[in-house]
Parts: sequence; C-alpha cells; structure tokens
Amino acid sequence: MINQLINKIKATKAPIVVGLDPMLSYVPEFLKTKVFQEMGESLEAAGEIIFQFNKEIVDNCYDLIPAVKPQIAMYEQFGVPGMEAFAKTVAYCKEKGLVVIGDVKRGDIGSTSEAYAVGHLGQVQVGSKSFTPFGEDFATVNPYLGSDGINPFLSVCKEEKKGIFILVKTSNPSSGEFQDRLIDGRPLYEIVGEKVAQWGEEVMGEEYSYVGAVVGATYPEMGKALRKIMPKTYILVPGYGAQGGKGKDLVHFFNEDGLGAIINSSRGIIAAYKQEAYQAYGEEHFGEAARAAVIDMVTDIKGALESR
Ligand SMILES: O=C(O)c1cc(=O)[nH]c(=O)n1[C@@H]1O[C@H](COP(=O)(O)O)[C@@H](O)[C@H]1O
Repeated sequence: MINQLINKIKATKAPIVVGLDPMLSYVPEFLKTKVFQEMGESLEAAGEIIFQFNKEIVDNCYDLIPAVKPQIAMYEQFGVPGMEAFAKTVAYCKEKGLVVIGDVKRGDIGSTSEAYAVGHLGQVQVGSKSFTPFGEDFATVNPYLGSDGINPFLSVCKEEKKGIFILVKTSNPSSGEFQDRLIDGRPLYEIVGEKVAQWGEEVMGEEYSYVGAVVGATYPEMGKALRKIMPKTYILVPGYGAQGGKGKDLVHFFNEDGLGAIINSSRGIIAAYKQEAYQAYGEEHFGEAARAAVIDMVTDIKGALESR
C-alpha cells in the first residue's frame, strides 16, 4: 500500500491528505435541517449527516488528492450509526480511488492488538467465511505498549500489504510531557523514532517502509531530527492549518527526493467555508470551498519545497 500511496502522491503532485473529521458543528445548517426533517433528531440522522457531508467534500476533492484520513472518534461519538457512517465513508473513498488512512490510534496487549489489526486492516474469519470489516489501507497506531502492541499490526501489514503510521511526536501542546522526556540523555520521541525505523525494516516497500510515523507540523525542528533518524519512513504530518502549521515549517519533513512526508489538514479543508478567505462560496457550496482550500494548501507546500 505504501507503493500505491507514493504513486498517487506523484500522480496528483499533492503530498497531502484531507482529514475527514466531520463534527456536526462543521456541517452547514441547510444540510442538517434537511436530514433532521427526514429522520428527526437522532443518532441515525447524525450518521447520515456526516456521511452526506463527507461525500460532498470527497466529490469535490478526490481528483486533486491521494488520500483521506477519517478520524474515528468523530464517528464513534454517534454510536453504531456513527460507525456505520465511518464504514460507508471508507468504502466510498475507496470507490473514488483514494488511499484511506484510518485514524484509529490503536495499540494494546498482543492478542487485543491483533483483533484491532484484523478489524481495521485485515480480514476476520466467521465460520468458513472471511470478511473485511472496515477495509482501510493504513491505520494509526499508538506505540506505548511496545513491540507486543505493534507486532500484530506488522503481521497483518505483511499479509495484506497494508500499512501503519506510529505516533512518534504528536502535534498537541502537551505532547512533550512524556514524549520529550530524556532517557539516557535522549528524548523519548527519538528512541521511538529509531524503533519505528527498525520495525519498518521488516516490512519494506519499493522505496519506503509500510511502517510510517506521525510527527506534528507544530514541531518542525524535531521533525528535522526525526527525518534523519528514519530515512525510509513515510511521515504523516498533522497540525497544518487549524493548529498553526504552515508550508515553510514542513520542508524538513521531506527527503531530498521530494517524498517521505504527507501533510494532513482536517478542519482547514472540510470547514473552509467558515473561514474568511473562502466565505464567498457560501455554505451551500462548502464542497467547492474545500476544493479551493486544497488547491491553496498544495500551492503553499509546493512553494515552500521549491524555495528550500
Ligand atoms: O494521528 C493523527 O492524525 C494526529 C496526530 C497528532 O499528533 N496530531 C493530530 O492532530 N492528529 C490528528 O490530525 C487531525 C488534525 O485535525 P486539524 O487540526 O483539524 O487539521 C485530527 O484528526 C487529529 O486527531
């Protein structure tokens, strides 16, 4: 899957991923009103609203981008109908030819991680039949439990040619509380980065590993150090846009080949119609506003890479 992701990044010339994090507060009123009239105010309606919202965003952007990253919490909060919307979103994006990164941030003891890996990236056996429950191409994984939590994901990745992105240095303000702690004089995130590179050697694609890392755009200097520690690791970089990351902060996340990083923006794209720069589109045209925001994001990142 990492090879397909890279091919799509090359074809679209867009090292970006659109985060499908559909909070109800980002959904235009007209869409919510329409579905509430049809279904009432219910969890089922919420699931339907977020699916229709995603579909509009995807229909307007799919030809410009290689990948999407649905964040499961935004679906899970609506219970079973939310999870159905998650599954439908994954299936729809795949139909549109997009690589899907399931932002599920899983990781547990070995046997439990195995079930997570099977559920999100693999196939589950029921009697004599096997099923693909969600069918994402990549999943995000939390490494706090160590190799036991990661190994089952590596096995499924090998079998299914899928990939993972392991949290190394997260974008949030308190990420340093644990991740920056020095151990034998070195920050924990560097130690995790080294381990990610090591795990990645077990599952290599053509140029890069199936095992990627997550490093926040909000910590560019740490990104620069981690790029060197993990040369064959694709880095998923959240934190662009709404969290303050800009194109110029991102150049060192990329390798000299112009590859090696994929930048996520969620609110900055899907709720673009609420921003001053795109307000002229009006809420009825929120999909077109998202498309304009994608084009601007790609221009910003390309400009920064060309002038490095
Ligand atoms: O794993 C992630 O994607 C992730 C890691 C991280 O360090 N920071 C981070 O913001 N994320 C996710 O990336 C998305 C960022 O959303 P925006 O800030 O709206 O662009 C959310 O889905 C977060 O859960």
